[in-house]
Amino acid sequence: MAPVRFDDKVVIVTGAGGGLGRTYALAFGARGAKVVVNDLGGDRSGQGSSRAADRVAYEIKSAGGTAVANYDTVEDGDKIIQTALDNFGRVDILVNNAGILRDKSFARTSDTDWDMVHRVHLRGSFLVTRAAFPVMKKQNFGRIIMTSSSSGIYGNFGQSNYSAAKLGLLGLSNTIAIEGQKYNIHCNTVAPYGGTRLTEDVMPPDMYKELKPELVAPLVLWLSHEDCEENGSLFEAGGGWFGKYRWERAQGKFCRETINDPVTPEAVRDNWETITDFTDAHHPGTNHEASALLVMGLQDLKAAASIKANPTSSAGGGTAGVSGPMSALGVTVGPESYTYHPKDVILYALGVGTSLSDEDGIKFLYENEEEFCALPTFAIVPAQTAMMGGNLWGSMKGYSPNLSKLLHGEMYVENIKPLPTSATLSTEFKVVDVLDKGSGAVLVTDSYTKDSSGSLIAKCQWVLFIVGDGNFGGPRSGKAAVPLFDAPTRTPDATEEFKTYGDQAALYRLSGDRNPLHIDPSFAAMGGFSEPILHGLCSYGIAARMVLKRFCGNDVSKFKAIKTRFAKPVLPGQTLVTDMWKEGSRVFYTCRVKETGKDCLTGGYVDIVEDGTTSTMATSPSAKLGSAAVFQEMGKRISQDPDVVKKVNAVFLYKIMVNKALAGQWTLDLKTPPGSIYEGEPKSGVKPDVTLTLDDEDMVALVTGKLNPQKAFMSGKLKVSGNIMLTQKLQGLLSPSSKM
Ligand SMILES: CCCCCCC[C@@H](O)CC(=O)SCCNC(=O)CCNC(=O)[C@H](O)C(C)(C)COP(=O)(O)OP(=O)(O)OC[C@H]1O[C@@H](n2cnc3c(N)ncnc32)[C@H](O)[C@@H]1OP(=O)(O)O
Repeated sequence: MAPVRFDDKVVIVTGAGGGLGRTYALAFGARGAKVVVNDLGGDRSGQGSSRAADRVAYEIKSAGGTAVANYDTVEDGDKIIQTALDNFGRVDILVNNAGILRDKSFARTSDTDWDMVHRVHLRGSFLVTRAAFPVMKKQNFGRIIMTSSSSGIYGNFGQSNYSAAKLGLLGLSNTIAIEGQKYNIHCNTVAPYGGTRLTEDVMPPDMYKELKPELVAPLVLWLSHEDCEENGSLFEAGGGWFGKYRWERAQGKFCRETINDPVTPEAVRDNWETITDFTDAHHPGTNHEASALLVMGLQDLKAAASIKANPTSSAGGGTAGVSGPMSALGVTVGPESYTYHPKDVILYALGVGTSLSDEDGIKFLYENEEEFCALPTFAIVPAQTAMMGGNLWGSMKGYSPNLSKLLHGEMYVENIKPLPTSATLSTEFKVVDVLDKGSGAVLVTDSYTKDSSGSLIAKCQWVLFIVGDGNFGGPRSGKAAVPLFDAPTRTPDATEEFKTYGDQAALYRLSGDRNPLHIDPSFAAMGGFSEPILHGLCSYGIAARMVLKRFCGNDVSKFKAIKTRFAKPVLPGQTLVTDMWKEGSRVFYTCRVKETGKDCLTGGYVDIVEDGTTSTMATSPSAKLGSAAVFQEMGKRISQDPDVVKKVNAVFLYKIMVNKALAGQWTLDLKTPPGSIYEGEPKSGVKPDVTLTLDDEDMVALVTGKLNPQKAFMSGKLKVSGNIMLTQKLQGLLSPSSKM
């Protein structure tokens, strides 16, 4: 590794006439820096004057280095910076080291003692740094060191003024670090134990000898180097030992049960043990991290208030008496309504990368265009926005997922009716399965979005993966999730590339998913990500656009349903490559990140409506059922095999197969298409839905003619429930006495 050098760098060290400052200046000078040696020349209480800075500058020059002395007070920070600019043309590194002592016991500390110490340490560091900051900003480089003290961190008898100023410097440094980050200006704080004139009579003599300033300087030099990424940190240093600090915060406790309850001193007293217990303590690194945990807790209190106010409400649902992920099973939310306008439709299209330069791009981006319409995947927006308003998480009584660890696992969208470009739609959510994947908990959540007349517009399924919440003893697999299918192994029929841009997530989030995981670096860090990641649904929408373009001619009415698994996170700015294979009315696709070569969307497919045909929907979840080809074969048998048609009404069987299956329940929509077994419109007030329950394998047997539907019905394998009149009619069709 190359030695740590500062060639061509300009360093200012304040208070460099002696002690630590002098050591820093000499060390920088010896390693190639041009040094401004600042010192007022006073004694340790700030009195008198000497030519100490000249002597240090001379020492540096004698050793072959470059230095200039400066005698301005740190309160004239701009003059010190000007000295650097006049002599060397820039300022790269600033070490705020100047300090004085005015020790007195607290009761005897005078205004002057207080003010003098603050003026030199805190105000002085502020003034020199403020003058340096714009110069560093322009250079897009800067390293700043603040000098704190163990007296500030822990307190020290007789040093109330000094302690306060020294810890004030840490706060100053923390904020400069945040504001400077984007300009590559780093600010760190060092609390040195140095055997200097400031400490010589407050330390035992044998220790004083060991705490040589030279043994602190290496840390200051490394923190000042361009290769050092550290920013906003505090270190103690002494005798060649260096250690970083962090904040530790107890898990703590809310001393109220709901957001509406008062908090009393008695509650604080009674919970003192928990409030002060450091078991499983947090170590928040930023204000965001600290407040994010608080906000999550407050959301829980809010949810607790609504459950308390309305204990019989269906919201919350859940498995009674169970805690952890399993308690989410059965939780329902909604209906929650969401009103949107053409602006929202356009914003979503922009969020998933639609451009006016795309073929037909204008019809998704301009409300006055004759064919203006919503992208098919826009169906997720009303659902998700309503869900977030409906507070799914808050409705779970015994489980509170950490949102920074919640990843979108899989997604299914089925468009039942064309999506309006403006509407008020309402959505209901239900957690239909909870799985224990070891490395995480999986919540399978269905949503149903309806228009104001109650007509179903879209069905979605959201599979959520909560990293780290596994091993709770739940089942590993279930039947509720819409299945994934492997893409064919042959060469893709089409491939499309799309480069996301750095602000893709910032734009996409305006369509409803404001999860800070996608924009806030500190929140992303809590989830274990080095930077905010792109919304899974953004990559999904981009891939869907590719299929829409290549296989539907950008005609949204041909795009029926879409499923995928989010296999790897994507970072804004990465390029998505979508490979597509068409087999029958299904387009299989996978998506990979070009820069890493890793698949990010897997097992995906889009069911399309081909000219003159009805679409096929995703069918039952079961790997045992094999590939999509099996389902296509089943479709053919239904339409071609007269025996099957004879055994049971063709539409009945066809609808069993094509309607989406969830949790082994097959919904038969008797309204469409015309010519179904239910002839004519349902009577007013009569629900048109009937539910058929059938095992996956029996379903295949039934559809392929191996299982007699009447026998299946009589033996109880096939169950019919729902609207009484329609159920009876179906039962009639299935009973042995019926004429088919
Ligand atoms: C209701 C509306 C709410 C909307 C909320 C929206 C929240 C959004 O803001 C959040 C986002 O958009 S996050 C961005 C998109 N998602 C991602 O980037 C996740 C990418 N996937 C991963 O990192 C891993 O697959 C990972 C981490 C998920 C799993 O990786 P591993 O732990 O290594 O798992 P692995 O060993 O591969 O497999 C273990 C078992 O888990 C199953 N599995 C894997 N990936 C899955 C996934 N993505 N979804 C569901 N299940 C998944 C595996 O099949 C395996 O189970 P089994 O052994 O039973 O087969």
